Amino acid sequence: MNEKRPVKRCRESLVVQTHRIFPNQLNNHGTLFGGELMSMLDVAASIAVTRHARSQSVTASTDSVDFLHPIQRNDAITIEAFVSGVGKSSVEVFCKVIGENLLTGEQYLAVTAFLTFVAFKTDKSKAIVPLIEPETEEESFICNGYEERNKNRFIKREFNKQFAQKITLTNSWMDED
Ligand SMILES: CC(=O)SCCNC(=O)CCNC(=O)[C@H](O)C(C)(C)COP(=O)(O)OP(=O)(O)OC[C@H]1O[C@@H](n2cnc3c(N)ncnc32)[C@H](O)[C@@H]1OP(=O)(O)O
Repeated sequence: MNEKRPVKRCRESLVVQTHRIFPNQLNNHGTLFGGELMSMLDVAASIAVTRHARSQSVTASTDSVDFLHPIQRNDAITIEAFVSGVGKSSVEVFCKVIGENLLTGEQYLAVTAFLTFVAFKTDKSKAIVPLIEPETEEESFICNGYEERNKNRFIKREFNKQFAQKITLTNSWMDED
């Protein structure tokens, strides 16, 4: 028998995190290192998923990370992450990063990203997550693109499966006898 799935609003999963950028987080251009930001995004998105699904989850894919504007040393960044679409056990999270020059107050859109997680029950079987309901204009705009993004994810995943079949475990750095 099909159980009716609960519906949650985007804002119920919303995560807002503000960080100040320190010298040890910079790349050789003197701006925030992309890998640092990706780690922050994964953490913020994982909290959004857990708020939505109230279950364990793993990151299945980083679908897109678009670095739109470099983030300078001493600026602050605010990461906003919320669930932007769901399948059965999969949960897509949208992240936006707003940079802020703390001395002038100038703000800029630094990054947008989508990540997909898969939710699990405690017995390790896949969970069935609540549906998502947008409320604001921006949430609706983002959630309306879910079907298209999910279709593209499926195509990419099938391609990647074929690709992985051709990748060997041979290590060029291991000594041969
Ligand atoms: C928070 C962290 O740091 S976690 C650490 C990093 N992440 C990991 O180690 C995850 C390693 N990967 C895995 O465990 C597995 O490959 C999984 C869980 C991602 C997928 O497991 P599978 O058994 O292949 O998944 P299955 O085919 O049953 O699909 C389950 C769901 O996941 C989705 N899915 C599976 N792989 C992907 C992918 N690469 N990208 C996006 N969605 C995916 C499917 O579309 C499906 O969605 P649905 O339930 O909404 O229809």
